[in-house]
Amino acid sequence: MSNSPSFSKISCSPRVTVIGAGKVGSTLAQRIVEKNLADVVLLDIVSGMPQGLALDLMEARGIELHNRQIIGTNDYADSAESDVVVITAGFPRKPGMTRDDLLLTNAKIVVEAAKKALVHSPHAIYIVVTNPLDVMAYLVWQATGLPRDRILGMAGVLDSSRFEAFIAMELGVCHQDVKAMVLGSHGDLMVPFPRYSTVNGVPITELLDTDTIRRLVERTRNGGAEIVQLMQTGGAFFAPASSTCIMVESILLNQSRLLPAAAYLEGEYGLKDIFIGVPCRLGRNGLESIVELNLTDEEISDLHASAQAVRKQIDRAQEIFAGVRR
Ligand SMILES: NC(=O)C1=CN([C@@H]2O[C@H](COP(=O)(O)OP(=O)(O)OC[C@H]3O[C@@H](n4cnc5c(N)ncnc54)[C@H](O)[C@@H]3O)[C@@H](O)[C@H]2O)C=CC1
Ligand SMILES: O=C([O-])CC(=O)C(=O)O
Repeated sequence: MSNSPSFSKISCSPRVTVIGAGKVGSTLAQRIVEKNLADVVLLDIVSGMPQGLALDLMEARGIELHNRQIIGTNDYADSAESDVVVITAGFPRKPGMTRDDLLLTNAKIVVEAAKKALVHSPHAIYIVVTNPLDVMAYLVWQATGLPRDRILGMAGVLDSSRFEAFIAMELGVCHQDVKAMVLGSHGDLMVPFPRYSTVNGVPITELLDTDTIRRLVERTRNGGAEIVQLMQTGGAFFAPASSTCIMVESILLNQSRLLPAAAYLEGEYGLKDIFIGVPCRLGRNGLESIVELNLTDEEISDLHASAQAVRKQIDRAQEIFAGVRR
């Protein structure tokens, strides 16, 4: 059932399917249409819910002044010929849980969603958002058999944006002047890079002392948990939706932006057969290239420690879901 059976690919308007119409998914749908980027298919397993959200968004079009269509549906056929498919379906964590605690519940949901979407959108770029992020992206890559340039995980943009927010708050500077970079896993061992984090080109290592930087790095690593703890039910969704939206935008508009995203590595940074956050250029074909930075021994060692934690969870998933083979 969908709220608009007449919605079809009659125009050359790009189409984005968002699977999971919960907090992140529905906010992302809103961001995409209000930025006038694409028509959106909002898909969820719960009957009536995505249809209601889509109707609500359609009723705001006259005020928000965009012409994008939004349909809500429970049927993957409605997602046909999407240019980008974003997977946000699955459970968020509760206070006291790690993201890895979601592995068992979310793996099946995400793999099934990716396989079903692929039937109808064989040429789409797939962006995974569901946690634990790096492992979910790997399972989607494994289960779909898609080449690595068509599968990305969203986390680095969010983690970097959090680091930027904390730096701007600490220094009392305009947040637009702050650019930061966080790579590695979307977990407790993510790797914020102070050396590559600047205020209008000035590295923060020249503006803040070591202890303060360490405190901001720690707050960034706990950024998701801090919000989960405050909200008690569910986690962050505004910044995650904005972060996903700029990845979608860079792809649809072929902007070739250099954004930190989880990508499948084939030897970059000395890592193989793993999804982890690295600087990626994103354009119309998805992952255009991975930029390899000249890291110090300490930075490389932090990145490898982060990768090792993801590897452990991938191995755990392989044992549990032995049937999910590429
Ligand atoms: N990568 C990142 O940086 C971030 C990841 N997340 C993750 O994104 C996921 C979604 O978070 P929220 O939107 O806050 O959760 P939510 O609970 O608000 O929404 C999840 C939605 O998925 C739907 N769903 C469940 N099974 C489904 C299936 N088989 N097919 C289609 N839809 C299905 C649910 O009905 C629900 O509407 C969580 O795993 C969360 O941890 C959230 C924020 C940031
Ligand atoms: O912390 C969570 O569970 C959700 C998430 O990944 C984030 O906000 O970074």
